[in-house]
Amino acid sequence: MSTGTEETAPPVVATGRDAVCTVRGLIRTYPAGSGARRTPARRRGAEPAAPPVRANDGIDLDVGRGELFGILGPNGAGKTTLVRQLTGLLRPDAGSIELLGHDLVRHPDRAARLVGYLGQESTAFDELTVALAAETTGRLRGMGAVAARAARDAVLDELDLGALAGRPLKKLSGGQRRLACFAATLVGERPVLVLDEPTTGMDPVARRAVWAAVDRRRDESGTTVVLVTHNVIEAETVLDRVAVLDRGRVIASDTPAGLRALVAGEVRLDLVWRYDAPLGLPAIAALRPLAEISGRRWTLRLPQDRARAAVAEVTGGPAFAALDDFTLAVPSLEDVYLALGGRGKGLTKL
Ligand SMILES: Nc1ncnc2c1ncn2[C@@H]1O[C@H](COP(=O)(O)OP(=O)(O)OP(=O)(O)O)[C@@H](O)[C@H]1O
Repeated sequence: MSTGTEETAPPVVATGRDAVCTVRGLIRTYPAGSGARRTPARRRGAEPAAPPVRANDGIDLDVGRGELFGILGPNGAGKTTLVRQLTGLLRPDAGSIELLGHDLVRHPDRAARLVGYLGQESTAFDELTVALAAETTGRLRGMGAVAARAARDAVLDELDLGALAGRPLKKLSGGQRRLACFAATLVGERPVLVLDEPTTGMDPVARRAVWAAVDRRRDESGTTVVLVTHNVIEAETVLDRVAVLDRGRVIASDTPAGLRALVAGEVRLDLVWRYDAPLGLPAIAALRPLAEISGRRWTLRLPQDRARAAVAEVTGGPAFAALDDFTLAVPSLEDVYLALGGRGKGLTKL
């Protein structure tokens, strides 16, 4: 696909090693009273202003060339704040960001030429049709009209969006709109893609199309991908490495397998009771202090031997009649997050 980006992208400066993105000591605080939900009443001082929020609190990251690098963390961990700085849309208070050899703190404008960014909310193109959104992105990225139309056709074809090409984005379902915005992000190929929860709301077919398109660009162009996600299963399947964020800090960074090895000796046992747990049974009462309780669900993270014994206790005796469901699973990145002391309720999006 001819994109014409070669004419518009700033030169890729050699970094001396295979790093595409190096972040050091990144700090970003939202000032007191800032945020979208600042009501007129609050502005008049009728309500106390919200305190300042340190959304990124000294973040270090190294993303290698061609990596699919994940940023995983619970709601409010600071993921979107981080990627908005990586894409030049938000200025850090302190710290450095080097992207393909460019200092993005001094030159945030350069990010637009290096990064294809799919944000969480993409409403800018809502009035446009799917085809026009893709073509307009190409034009905004400096492509000529012919090249932009060719790139549009190629990407709509690749993502099987031909049937929706003439529909305005605002009239599509959430998953369809997300796929259309992803398609537009790919036009005018950038060496780095930053995707903030790209597959939210998509059905499995669309999800597969997204990951196939990402893989193709990594294979053919060595594209580097930074992915923000809540989806632990997706993260474990697609990511090369992952940084786990909690309250604005990176609490771990490794391959998914390397992180899971931190809790390799454990298994997770989920018990769902029909009604109340049968606490009159001593074996069940003994498990209670070890369980994280959410309604009728008990989640236990136990050494393998202890988990085996617990399964025998709940399935072999009178407790079984009180049980609605149970599962035994190897640890996931969710368990790693909790074992590392993550203070959110977990990684699952609320
Ligand atoms: N514009 C803003 N003004 C004030 N506070 C903000 C603003 N944007 C984000 N925050 C706060 O900064 C913190 C980090 O928010 P951020 O959106 O970066 O988290 P996140 O990890 O992307 O969350 P989610 O997974 O829910 O999207 C949160 O406490 C949030 O409430």
